[in-house]
Amino acid sequence: MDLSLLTELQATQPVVVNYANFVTPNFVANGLNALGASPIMTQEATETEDLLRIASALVINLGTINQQHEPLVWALCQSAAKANKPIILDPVAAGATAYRLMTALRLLKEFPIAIIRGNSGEIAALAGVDWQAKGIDAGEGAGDLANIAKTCAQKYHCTVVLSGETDYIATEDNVTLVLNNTTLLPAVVGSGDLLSSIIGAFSGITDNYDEAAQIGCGVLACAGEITSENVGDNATGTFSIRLLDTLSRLTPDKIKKILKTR
Ligand SMILES: Nc1ncnc2c1ncn2[C@@H]1O[C@H](COP(=O)(O)OP(=O)(O)OP(=O)(O)O)[C@@H](O)[C@H]1O
Ligand SMILES: Cc1ncsc1CCO
Ligand SMILES: [Mg+2]
Repeated sequence: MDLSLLTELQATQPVVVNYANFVTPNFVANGLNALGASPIMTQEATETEDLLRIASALVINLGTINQQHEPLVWALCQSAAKANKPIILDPVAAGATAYRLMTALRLLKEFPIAIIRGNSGEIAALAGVDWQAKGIDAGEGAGDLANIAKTCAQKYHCTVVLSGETDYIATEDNVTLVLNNTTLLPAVVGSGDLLSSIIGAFSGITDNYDEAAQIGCGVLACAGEITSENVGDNATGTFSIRLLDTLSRLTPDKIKKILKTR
């Protein structure tokens, strides 16, 4: 994992354009800001060219997409493709409804998506693997998670992050594992949304999307571990605020001390 990317991100403060869901935009914007990136959320289709000119990356989160917003999302992706900026797709609950799955599949077909980031239920749905998804949560299923992530990467020719207790970062021929974790992370609604946007921020400063996805997972998992040591059991609310403090004080050295990868 290339930890120098964190120093570079803090120095360059890449602009990350987010089509966010309406549940967690504040948490995502504060998380990106604490890390050192420069977030901007949008819902206006006529400004996408202007935004993608100054942006380093685009993150599309399908958490609360609807048909009325489709022209906006399509305009954002067109502008990103035209400006040669990476697009990160978070297919929230793609395993739960036909509309979400179809929307994710259409975007993957029409645009050069650089990285997909989802939980096991979402990535299994895109990979075409049988899985019992449960709303926005991962749900349950059999199957080797590394294989599911790799199958998805091969199917859509992009980098895939399957997050969970272990994060799997897959390219078409390689899978890296980030083993750091804390159960407080999945207890906070929006930690997955933040992970997708953090990965987006790193993809804006390197063309190596595998590396961008790896450091994105390493950053959030390690920041989660560091934060959890300073809060009590089940202190989900305190944790979500303190996580911002940790992100704003994070250094490559702090990550290096605790990072576990395979
Ligand atoms: N069981 C777990 N134990 C430890 N960490 C986990 C666990 N599940 C997820 N995580 C971590 O939580 C973060 C969010 O991942 P998760 O897979 O929960 O995303 P998500 O389901 O899309 O979340 P959300 O939709 O609530 O934003 C990641 O950093 C991941 O590593
Ligand atoms: C709870 C919820 N519903 C749609 S998006 C979202 C936030 C997690 O992605
Ligand atoms: Mg999610």
